[in-house]
Amino acid sequence: MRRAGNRTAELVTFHAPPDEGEHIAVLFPTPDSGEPEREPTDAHAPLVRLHSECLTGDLFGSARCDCGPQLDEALALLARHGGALLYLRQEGRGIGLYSKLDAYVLQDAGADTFEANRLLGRGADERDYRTAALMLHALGLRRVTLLTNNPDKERQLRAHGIEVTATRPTGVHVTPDNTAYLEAKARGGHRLPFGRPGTEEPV
Ligand SMILES: Nc1nc2c(ncn2[C@@H]2O[C@H](COP(=O)(O)OP(=O)(O)OP(=O)(O)O)[C@@H](O)[C@H]2O)c(=O)[nH]1
Ligand SMILES: [Zn+2]
Repeated sequence: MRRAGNRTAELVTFHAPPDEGEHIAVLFPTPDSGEPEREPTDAHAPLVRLHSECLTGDLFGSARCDCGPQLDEALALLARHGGALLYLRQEGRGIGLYSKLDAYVLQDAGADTFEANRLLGRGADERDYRTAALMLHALGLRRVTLLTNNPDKERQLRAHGIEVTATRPTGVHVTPDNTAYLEAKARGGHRLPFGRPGTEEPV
């Protein structure tokens, strides 16, 4: 593992992860106690965000998804409370950038995000969080508060020996352009206030 630090956060790279991805961890120091902004958090279960790469959303600000606003939100929270962001090279829920762009073409013809993957002969969500769990073990982060709406992340981390003491939901970054995408995520099991009786209105 190599480390390249700066004044506020530290980037950590990992040698030979099982999936051969160039994943990174961004470590944020825990603020001094007594800082006015700090909320009470479990010091033994720091805030952790597993962020799956989305070139179009994270870098180019695509309005089709909520990845960019989720990344900004996670970085702001971590800067305030301390913790770690794992930036996982799982573009397109694991199918890669080119296939995700092919999926977008199918979505423009009417398929939802999961159907489009299946029409391409791929799984609806091919992400595996074993490498993420290994990264957390290597960082000594075996107890975490997970920032996510995705129960699969929580389930898989637990299966790989990470104690998820709590999950903290991300905000719901809804726009006219990503509503169908968020509705599909809710149908796929994400904890989002769409498509359930009494929770039709996004929060
Ligand atoms: N295949 C495919 N992948 C997409 C699409 N839109 C976004 N993604 C990818 O989805 C991943 C983000 O996953 P999401 O399902 O949005 O969110 P999540 O990480 O499972 O859940 P949270 O932790 O709650 O944010 C990124 O890798 C994006 O590149 C799409 O239409 N098709
Ligand atoms: Zn995205």
